[in-house]
Amino acid sequence: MTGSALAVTVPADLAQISPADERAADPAWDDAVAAIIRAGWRMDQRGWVPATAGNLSVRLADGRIAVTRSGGHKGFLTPDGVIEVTADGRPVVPGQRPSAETFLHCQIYEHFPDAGAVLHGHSVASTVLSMIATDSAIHLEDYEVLKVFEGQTTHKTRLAVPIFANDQNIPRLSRSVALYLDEMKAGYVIRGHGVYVWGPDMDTALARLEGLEFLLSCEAERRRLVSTTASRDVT
Ligand SMILES: CSCCC(=O)C(=O)COP(=O)(O)O
Ligand SMILES: [Zn+2]
Repeated sequence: MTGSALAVTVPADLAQISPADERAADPAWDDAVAAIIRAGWRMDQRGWVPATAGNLSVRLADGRIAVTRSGGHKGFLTPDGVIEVTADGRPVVPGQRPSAETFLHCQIYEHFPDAGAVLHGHSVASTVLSMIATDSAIHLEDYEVLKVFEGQTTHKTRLAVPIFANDQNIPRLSRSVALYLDEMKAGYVIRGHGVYVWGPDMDTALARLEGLEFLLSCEAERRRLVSTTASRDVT
C-alpha cells in the first residue's frame, strides 16, 4: 500500500493557518492591536512609559475594547499583550489580567461616545508638575500648541488640566474624575502619577498626548525659570 491511500488533502488556504493559531481571522481586532503596539512604542521612545508604567486602549467600531495587559512594558508590546474587556472593564477571557486602570478607560468610553482610543502615561512633566501644583488644576495659557485640542482656535485661551489625588482604589478615583469629565478639553492628570488623554482614534489621541506633554514640559520649565530668576533677584 502506498502512503497516498491515507493522505488527507488540505485546502491551500487552510494550510496557511498554523495549528497554534486557532483564532478566526479578525482584521478589525488586528488593526486595533497594531495601533496599540505602535503607540506604546512611540510613548516609550518619548520616555512616557518607564518600566511597566502606562496603559493604552482602543474601542473598535463594533464596541469591543482592546486594552493592554497589566504589568507589561508598553514599549515592547506584542499581540499577546493586548486583551479584550467588557464595557465595564472585565476580561472577556476569564483569568486574563487587563490593566489595573482599565476602569478609567471604560469610564471615558462610556462618557464620550465618540472616543476611540485612550492613552495613559507617566511622564516626568505630568508627575512633577502635578506634585508642585498648589491648585486643583494646571493652567496652560498663551501657548500656540493649545490649538492641538478640539475647539481651540487661538493661543489666547486658558486651559485647565484638572489634577486628581492619586488613589490605588480605581473605582473611587473614577468617581472624582466623573464630576469633571464634561469640562475637560485636554485630558486630566493624577497627582504624582500621570496623564490621561483620549481621542476619536489612536492617531488623534497620540497627537493630543504629544501636545499636552509638550505643554506640560514648557510649563514646568517656565515655572523653574521664573522661580530661579525670582530667587536670584532677591539675593
Ligand atoms: C509601575 S507603574 C504602576 C502602575 C501604573 O500606574 C500603570 O500605569 C501601569 O499599570 P498596568 O496595570 O496598566 O500595567
Ligand atoms: Zn498609571
